[in-house]
Amino acid sequence: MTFNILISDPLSEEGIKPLRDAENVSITVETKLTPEELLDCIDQYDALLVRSQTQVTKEVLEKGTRLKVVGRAGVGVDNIDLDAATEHGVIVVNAPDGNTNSAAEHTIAMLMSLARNIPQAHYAIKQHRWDRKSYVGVELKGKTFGIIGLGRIGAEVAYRAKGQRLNVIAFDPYLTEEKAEKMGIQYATLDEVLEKADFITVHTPLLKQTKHLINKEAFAKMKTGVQIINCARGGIIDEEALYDAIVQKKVAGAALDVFEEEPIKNFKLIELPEVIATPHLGASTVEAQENVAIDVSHDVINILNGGVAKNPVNLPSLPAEVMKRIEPYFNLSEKLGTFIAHTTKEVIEEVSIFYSGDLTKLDVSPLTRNTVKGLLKRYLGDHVNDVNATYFANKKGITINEQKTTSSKGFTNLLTVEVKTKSGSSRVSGTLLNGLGTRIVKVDAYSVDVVPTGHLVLVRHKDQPGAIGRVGTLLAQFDVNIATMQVGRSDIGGDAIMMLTVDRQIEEKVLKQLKEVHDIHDLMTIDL
Ligand SMILES: NC(=O)C1=CN([C@@H]2O[C@H](COP(=O)(O)OP(=O)(O)OC[C@H]3O[C@@H](n4cnc5c(N)ncnc54)[C@H](O)[C@@H]3O)[C@@H](O)[C@H]2O)C=CC1
Ligand SMILES: O=C(O)CCC(=O)C(=O)O
Repeated sequence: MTFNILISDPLSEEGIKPLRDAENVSITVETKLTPEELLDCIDQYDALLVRSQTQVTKEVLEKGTRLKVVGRAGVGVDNIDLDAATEHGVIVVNAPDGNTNSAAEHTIAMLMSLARNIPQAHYAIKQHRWDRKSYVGVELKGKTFGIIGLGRIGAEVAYRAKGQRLNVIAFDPYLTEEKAEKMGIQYATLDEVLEKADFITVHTPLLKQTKHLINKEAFAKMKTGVQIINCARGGIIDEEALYDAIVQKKVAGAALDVFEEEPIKNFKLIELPEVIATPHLGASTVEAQENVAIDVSHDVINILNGGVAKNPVNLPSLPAEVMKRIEPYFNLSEKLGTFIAHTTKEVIEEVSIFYSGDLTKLDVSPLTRNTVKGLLKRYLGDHVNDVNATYFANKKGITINEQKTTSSKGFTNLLTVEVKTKSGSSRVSGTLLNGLGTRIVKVDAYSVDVVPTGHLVLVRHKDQPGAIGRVGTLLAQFDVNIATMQVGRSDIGGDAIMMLTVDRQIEEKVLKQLKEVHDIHDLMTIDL
C-alpha cells in the first residue's frame, strides 16, 4: 500500500529525508496552494505536513476523507482545528523540541536589538545617515526581565537572560517557588511581572485564556518605559492596545516576530518607529527546520504504518517504555470491546473497564480508548479510531469508567469490560497468557477459554441433554464446521452458554433455524 503525503509549507529537504527514504510513500510538495486548491485536492492524501502557514481548517479535515495524520513541523498548532481533527479521527503530531533553541535565541536577539535600537540605526546608516543621537539605548544589566510562560522556550530564554545579568522574574501556572529558585530566577504572579519588569517577553501558546493576555488593563499596570517582546504568537498581545500604549509613551518599544494577522496586511503598528519586527522568523534556522522536519517525518511514517506517535497533540502521549508494556494488550482490549458490542442488544449507557493483576501497574488509558473503539466500531464503522473513540462515546451519551481492581481471579492480568443498558448489564473478561496469546475467560458468570479470533457464535440455552447435539447437527447440515466449543452453565438444568468457533460466517437463514432449536434462548454471531 502506498501512502500519499502532501507537504503544503516549505520544509527542510534534509529534514524530510526519512519520508523520502520510506518505501511505501509518495510525496507531493505544493507550497503555494490557495485554501480552495487545498480543499480540492486534500481527499487524495493520507498525511498532510505543514508549518504555520497552511490553515488546516474544519473544512480541510472534512474533505480529507483519507487523512490519518497532520504533521506540524514546529510547536504551535493554532493553525490546525484540533477539535475537527479529533472528530474525524485524524492524529495531529507536532515537533515540540526541535526549534526551542532557535526561538529562544531569536528572542534574545530581539531583546538586544530593542534595547540598543539596532534595526533603526541599521536602517539609518543604510540610508547614508550618520545619526548617533537618535539611537541611545539602555543596558540590560541589572534590569528586571519578566517572562510570561516558562515552558520550553521561556526557560531557555531565562537561562540566556541570566547571562546578560538581567534579574529574571517569571509567571507560569506550573511554576513553583522551588522550581524558580532551582533555575536561579524569581517566581512572580502575573501582576508582579506586569508591575515590576523593564522588559516583558511572552512565551505561552495562543489559547482562549491567553488571547489578549496583554491588553489595555495589563499595559496600565506596567512601568512607564517598559519594552515588550513577542516571539510566541500573534494575539497574545492585543495589537490595538499595544499601538495606543506606544503612542501614549507608556511602552517605549516593542519587538515583534508574530502578529494577529500573518502575513501582515495592516502596517499601522509596524510603522511606529518604536516597533522592530521580523516576519515570524523565530524558528527559521537551518538547524531548527531540519530538527522539526525530521521529528515530524518520523511520527508521520510511524502513524501511517500503524505505529505509535511520539508527539501526538490530540492524544495523550506516553513514554515509550510504558507504551511497550501495554502494547501486547491492545489486541485483547479491542476484541473485548467488539465482543461486548455484539452481545449487547440494547442501547449502551455506560461502559466500565476493569484492569487487574499486572495491568494495575500501567497507564491503561490507551487500552480504554482501544476498548471503546472496538465497541463503537460495530455501529459507527472503521472511522472510529483511538483519537476519536472517546469523543464519539461522549457524543452518544455513553459514560466511560476506567477502574483498577485488585481481584484478578487467579490470572496474572485480567481485563473486564462491563456494559450497562436500561435493563441490565453484561460483562466479558479476557487475559493475555504468557506465550499463548489472548483468551476470553469469562462471559457474564460463565467461565470459558476461547481464543478471540475468527467467527464466534454465542448461544444462550437451557442446560438440557441434547441441546449441544442439536446445535451441532444443524450446523453440520449446512456444512458449517465447528472448530472449537466451550460450554458453561450456572447450575444443572439452569441457564447455560455455548461458545463456538466456526470455520466460516453463518448465513442468516441458518441463524434463524438455530434460534428455533429447542431449549435455545438466544444466539449471536461475533466476528473478531
Ligand atoms: N516565533 C516562532 O517562530 C516560534 C514560536 N513558538 C511559540 O512559542 C510559544 C511557546 O512555545 P514552547 O515554549 O515550546 O511551549 P511550552 O508548551 O513548552 O510552554 C508554554 C508555557 O506557557 C505556559 N502558559 C500557558 N498559559 C499561560 C498563561 N495564561 N500565563 C502564563 N503562562 C502560561 C504553560 O504552562 C507552558 O509552561 C508557543 O506559542 C509556540 O507556538 C515556538 C517556536 C517558534
Ligand atoms: O514554522 C515556523 O517557522 C513557525 C514556528 C512556530 O511558530 C512554532 O513552532 O510554533
